[in-house]
Amino acid sequence: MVTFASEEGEPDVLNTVQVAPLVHLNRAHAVIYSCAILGLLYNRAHSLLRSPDHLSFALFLTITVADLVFAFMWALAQAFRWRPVRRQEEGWPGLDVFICTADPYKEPPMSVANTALSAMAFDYPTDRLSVYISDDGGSPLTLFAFMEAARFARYWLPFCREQGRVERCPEAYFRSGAGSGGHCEKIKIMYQRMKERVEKTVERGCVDPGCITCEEEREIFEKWNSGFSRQEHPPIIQVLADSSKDLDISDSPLPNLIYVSRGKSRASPHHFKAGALNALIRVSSIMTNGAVILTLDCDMYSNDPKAPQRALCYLLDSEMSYKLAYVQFPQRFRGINSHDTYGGPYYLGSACFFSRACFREASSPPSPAASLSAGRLPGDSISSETVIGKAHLVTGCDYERGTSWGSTTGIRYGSLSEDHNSGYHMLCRGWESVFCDPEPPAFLGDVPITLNDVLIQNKRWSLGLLQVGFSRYSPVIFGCRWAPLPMAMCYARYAFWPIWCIPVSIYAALPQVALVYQVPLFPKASDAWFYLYAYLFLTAYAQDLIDFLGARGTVRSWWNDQRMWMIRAVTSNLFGVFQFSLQKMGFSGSGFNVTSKLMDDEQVKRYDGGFFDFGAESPFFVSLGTIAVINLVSLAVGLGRSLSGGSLQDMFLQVLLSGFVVVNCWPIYEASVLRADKGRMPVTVIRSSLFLAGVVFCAAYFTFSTV
Ligand SMILES: O=c1ccn([C@@H]2O[C@H](COP(=O)(O)OP(=O)(O)O[C@H]3O[C@H](CO)[C@@H](O)[C@H](O)[C@H]3O)[C@@H](O)[C@H]2O)c(=O)[nH]1
Ligand SMILES: [Mn+2]
Repeated sequence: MVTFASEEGEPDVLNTVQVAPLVHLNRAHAVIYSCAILGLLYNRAHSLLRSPDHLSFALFLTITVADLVFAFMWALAQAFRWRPVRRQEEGWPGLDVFICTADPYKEPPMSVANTALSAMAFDYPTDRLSVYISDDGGSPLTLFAFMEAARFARYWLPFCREQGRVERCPEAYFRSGAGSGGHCEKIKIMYQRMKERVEKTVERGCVDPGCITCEEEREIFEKWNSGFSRQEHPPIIQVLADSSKDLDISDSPLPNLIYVSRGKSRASPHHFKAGALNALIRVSSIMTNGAVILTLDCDMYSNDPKAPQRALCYLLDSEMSYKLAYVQFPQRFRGINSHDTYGGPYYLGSACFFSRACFREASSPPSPAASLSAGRLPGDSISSETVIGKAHLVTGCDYERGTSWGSTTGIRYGSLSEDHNSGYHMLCRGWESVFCDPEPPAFLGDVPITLNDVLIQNKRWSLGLLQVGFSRYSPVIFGCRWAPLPMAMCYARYAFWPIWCIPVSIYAALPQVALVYQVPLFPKASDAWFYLYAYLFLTAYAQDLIDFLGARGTVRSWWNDQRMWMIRAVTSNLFGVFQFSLQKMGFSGSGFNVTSKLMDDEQVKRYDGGFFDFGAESPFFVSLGTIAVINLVSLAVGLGRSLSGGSLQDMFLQVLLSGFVVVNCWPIYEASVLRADKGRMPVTVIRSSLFLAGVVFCAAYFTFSTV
């Protein structure tokens, strides 16, 4: 039998056994009835013994035999009545889908609604499926988009079932040009009208009273009164579709759709996405308590309606389900340009199916479960006042104060890379996980398409990972002790990933500057040691290339990837390490900068053309520009001096290194000098880079001239 542990600590079985309600009456009746039978037999025996003649004895004997057989059969029948049960197969564990959004202007509500619609259209029994949306932006615009989505879902879900296509995200469906015919046209027009209404509303910045269809909706929007701000507001929870009563146009129940904007206050930390997920874990445990939880970022959508079934293949496997915390699908991205200019991210944190059990307090696979909170009572609907009341309670801004949420319960706090951190801690407690990578991809997401956005995202990861690496639970100490060693090493490699910046930054400037002053830092070309250096460099690069090609990459995308590795090292990683140090010294805080999901047409064109987008006055670019200038100058001056002074042999590796960096920096020179589009390097950035490079050469002059 397959079981899931539920909130009350009892297994939430996939089949239920119910003892018939009349069982006690049956049993009482059996006792009385058997007494009556005994009485009857006594009476018969009495009659037999006192029968006056043979005939009546024979008659009584016969009837007594009949009665005995009756009694015997009756007695046997009691086995059927003693504990009659009614069994029912649940078949499907409840699935609660969590979608996070945080800002209606960086994360367009229409695309968040698309994510939700694609999940509502999973091939999954709709009465076992619930979609929760966490709105950290606390925005009526997002709620409005979801009200529209709930209405559209009534048409969309039957349409998807009928068409049987894998694209269930309306935007992706219509973009792919799929479907034809009058019915399809009608749905498409309906979708476009909804999109227009939502986008107009976002543009206007407030919900037009004309778009509100009933008194109930008006009341909801009144919650956004003058005292309401994004940082300071009470929780808002709204059931937009209730599968126990809302039907689609083909009379099938809709999945539950629930909007949650947790309470916020400047006085209590809200822990960003990790806090949002924990609030959803609590609300859902009260409302639907699904044994399986899927977390999705708002910039991802389902590309395979059978993804939940794939996950269940693992989560329901009796061999592993008791120790399995989650099944992670890869984050695959649509719209990555053909050469993957920015080295598409590898990171997880979305598209992950969890077993609810792993979020329980200090949970580990063999430990008896402590309870999270009481679930909903059987007859209560999710929109009932008691349920909504409880849900408000657990999403209040102070609810977590003094509890274990974020430390031993739920998603872990303390790192901006909450996914890396939480997965790592589950592993240390003995949970296991599975990576599921079907083809075609089960989920598709968006990537940032400007270099600055990529680097901002990277810097956040750098900070978040260092917060894990240098915590008292560091994978190199705590992890090596509590997790399998190879796993601890993998997590450590990620946790310390930002310190690439140390060697790369040194190699990006020091040998070059030394070249200018003709100070050799490597063995000369005729030296035997030279071959050791060449071997180390070449094989490291070759291995990387082979790994890359093995993972479906091309030579060109590998080249871009190694370039991005250098770029990240001297920008986002470096700035991340710097900010982390300031933080440790108490000079700086950290926040979760939501990655922008807006796509300006021109930016898309530049990105698709494979051009770097430098169109922002970003400090990252100053750092890059400085390196680019240093290398170009060093190569020119250094090579000249080496040739004229006859020291090329001595300086060979340094010349080669500057040359290699210069080749990698080509897009930077191009963007600074040759380009005229909006993605060119801003003049202020060029000026600052030249100035900083000048400072470096001055410092070098004073250092090397004393050598
Ligand atoms: O205060 C916040 C901040 C963010 N989010 C949500 O978190 C998700 C991820 O944010 P995004 O800006 O898209 O970050 P990415 O850099 O794209 O996210 C990657 O990195 C994060 C960790 O840094 C992981 O959580 C993500 O799953 C992973 O895709 C989005 O749905 C946001 O709406 C919140 O709910 N509340
Ligand atoms: Mn994202």
